[in-house]
Amino acid sequence: MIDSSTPLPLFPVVAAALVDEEGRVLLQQRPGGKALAGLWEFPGGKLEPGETPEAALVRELHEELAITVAPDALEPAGFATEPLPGRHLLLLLYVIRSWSGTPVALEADGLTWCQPAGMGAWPMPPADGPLVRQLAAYLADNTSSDVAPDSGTV
Ligand SMILES: Nc1nc2c([nH]c(=O)n2[C@H]2C[C@H](O)[C@@H](COP(=O)(O)OP(=O)(O)OP(=O)(O)O)O2)c(=O)[nH]1
Repeated sequence: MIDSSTPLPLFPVVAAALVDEEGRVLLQQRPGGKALAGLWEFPGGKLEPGETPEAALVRELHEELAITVAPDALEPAGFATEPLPGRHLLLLLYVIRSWSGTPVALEADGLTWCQPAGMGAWPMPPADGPLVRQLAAYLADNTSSDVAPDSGTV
C-alpha cells in the first residue's frame, strides 16, 4: 500500500521564456489529445535519459519551434514544483533572448507573443502561475534599459 509519505519520482521538465526585442514572451498552445490540451505553456519538455537540462531545452526548441539556441544563451530564471498523478513535476524556466530562425509551431496548436504583465489572460497549467510571477520579477531586474551608463565618475 502506498501512503502519503511515499515519495513520488521526480519528473524534470525544462521550459523557455523566449523574449523578443519588445519584451514580449512566446507562449504555445498544447495540442488536442495531450494532457492539459488547449492550455498555453512555455515551449519545452521532458529530459531524455542522460540529458542535461540545457541540452534538453536546446533540443526541444529545435523540435517544437525550428529555432537554434546556443547553450550559453540560457539564463536560469525560476522553477516550480507540482504534484502530478504518480510523479512530481519539477519545472525549470530559462530566459532566452537570442536565437537563430523564426519560431514556427511544429507541435503546438498555436503561438502567441505577449507581455509578461498580460500573461494572466492566457489559461496556463497550474504549475505556471509561480513561474509567470518569477519571470516578471526576473525580467524587471535583468533587462538593460536604453539609457547609457553614467560616464561622469572617475
Ligand atoms: N513545456 C512545458 N511543460 C509544462 C509547462 N507547465 C506544465 O505543467 N508542464 C508540464 C506538462 C507536462 O506534464 C510536462 C511537459 O511534458 P511534455 O509536454 O514534453 O510531454 P507530454 O507528456 O505532454 O507529451 P509527450 O512528450 O509524452 O507526447 O510538463 C510549461 O509551461 N511548459
